[in-house]
Amino acid sequence: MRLSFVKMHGLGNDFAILDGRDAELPRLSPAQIAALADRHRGIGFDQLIVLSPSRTADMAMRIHNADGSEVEACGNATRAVAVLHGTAASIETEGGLLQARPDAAGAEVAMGRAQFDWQDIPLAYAMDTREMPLGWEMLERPSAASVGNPHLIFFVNDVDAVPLDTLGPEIEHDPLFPERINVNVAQILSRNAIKLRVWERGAGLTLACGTGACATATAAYRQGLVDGEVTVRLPGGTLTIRHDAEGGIHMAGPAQESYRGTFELDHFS
Ligand SMILES: N[C@H](CCC[C@H](N)C(=O)O)C(=O)O
Repeated sequence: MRLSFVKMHGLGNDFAILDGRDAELPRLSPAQIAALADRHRGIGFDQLIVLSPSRTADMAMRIHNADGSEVEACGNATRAVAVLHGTAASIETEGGLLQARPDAAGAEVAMGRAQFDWQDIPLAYAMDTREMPLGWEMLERPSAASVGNPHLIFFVNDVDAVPLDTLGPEIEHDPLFPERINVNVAQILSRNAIKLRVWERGAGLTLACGTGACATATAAYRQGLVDGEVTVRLPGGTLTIRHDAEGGIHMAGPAQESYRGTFELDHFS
């Protein structure tokens, strides 16, 4: 079966989007998704996004990491879908109902409120997620937050000095995290600016992570380290994260189409 896709990215965090809103798509297996994610033998992407009709929103969005795992949220992809859709849209995800709106620079997404309770991250046992009594070599005393998906946030003096390519997978797969976790290392530059690098669950080092930027900004705001609106500087570019009076998180930043293509599904197993 030949399928069409739209290749998009948000600050270099890249996606293949299958649009099943008008025509039902076959269900792809984790192995097929991982094969399609291969940057030499497949399309190559950090996440696969599958759109479908929704009874409760303008559309439903399912998110699959490059390793084939299905997850609850993807901030950069949500902006890309808003740009693709072309007008404001409500989007049903496993992580909750999102409101997205394209704008001149890309899109803005209302991500809802973060959750901080240990069971909502989730963690394997009870712990205060504000400053956790944990350490992995130079990384210690992280915060944890869920913005639909789980994030661990370390505040450090120099993000570029952290060997995230080795510590990231070690932390991601720690038994403390029953559903694994995204690993963020953040440097507070000022009350309105954060520098961030992310090891993504199921995808590895990415050029940007929208939910990581949201989780990091809200963890820093919760600790009084930054004001309610911050710019988050990722390797791929900058996002603006704003908290509203109810604690809702709003993320704004670019998203754009790279190209469109097709592939023969039977070639991927
Ligand atoms: N790796 C994430 C999903 C993609 C998140 C990221 N690409 C974003 O923009 O939020 C997870 O397993 O929860």
